[in-house]
Amino acid sequence: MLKLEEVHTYYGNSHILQGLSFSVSEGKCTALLGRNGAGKTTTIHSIAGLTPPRKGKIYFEETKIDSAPPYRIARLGIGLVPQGRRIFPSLTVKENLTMPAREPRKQTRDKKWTLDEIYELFPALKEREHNMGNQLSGGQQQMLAIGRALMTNPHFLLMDEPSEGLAPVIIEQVGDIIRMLKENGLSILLVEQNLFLACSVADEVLVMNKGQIVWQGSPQELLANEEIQHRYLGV
Ligand SMILES: Nc1ncnc2c1ncn2[C@@H]1O[C@H](COP(=O)(O)OP(=O)(O)OP(=O)(O)O)[C@@H](O)[C@H]1O
Repeated sequence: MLKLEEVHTYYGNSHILQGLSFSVSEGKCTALLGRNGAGKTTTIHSIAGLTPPRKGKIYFEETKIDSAPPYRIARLGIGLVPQGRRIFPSLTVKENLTMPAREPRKQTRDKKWTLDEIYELFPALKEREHNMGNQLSGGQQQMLAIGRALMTNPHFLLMDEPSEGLAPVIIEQVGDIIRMLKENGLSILLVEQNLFLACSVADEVLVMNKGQIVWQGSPQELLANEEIQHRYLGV
């Protein structure tokens, strides 16, 4: 469904993604793990068109997207839950949700998300619908960031460290949401620092180091492999 072939991405002269190749299957959650600075966010940004690759190819379904602008990539059905939530602080909760709203693609069997359904999924957002984005707790902001991405009715979701800075009980809720989205048929690429969250939701795990995939396997294989955990994840 999503395929990266020998992707090279730079910031100025810094060569960050160094021939990155992997693919994500339809209806699966694939977790991308690695230490700080391994290039995980750069991978997400390369796919979303925010930091386009200088070399290599990215395909979403049949479409080549490596030189497409971000708005077109979003319209193809790729949603983004960015690192650090990036909630609009001076818009209300409701405005944060309705501003990016978009109908699903034509001829899709995907679930259609509406404002009411987002409120049903996250009752705390309904209670605070007239509050400003910056009046929410970290957990509520994360729910808002997920809800905002769902309002674009994506076919594929990029999630960048959704557990960052959250309390364990909220991280468990994030895990439940990811599992529910997967059951609804959404395909997900999940960047995480939290090995246990990633392994509890993913079908497949990719480990990244210095801009390349250095290990690939099932969550069970990774949890049993202390050497890989130690070498690339600092566990
Ligand atoms: N805008 C930028 N300009 C220059 N270098 C950058 C920029 N953003 C990231 N980098 C560098 O690119 C490398 C990869 O960063 P990236 O954010 O993709 O890593 P990451 O694996 O997501 O780590 P983290 O968990 O810390 O976000 C790092 O060395 C970082 O310092």
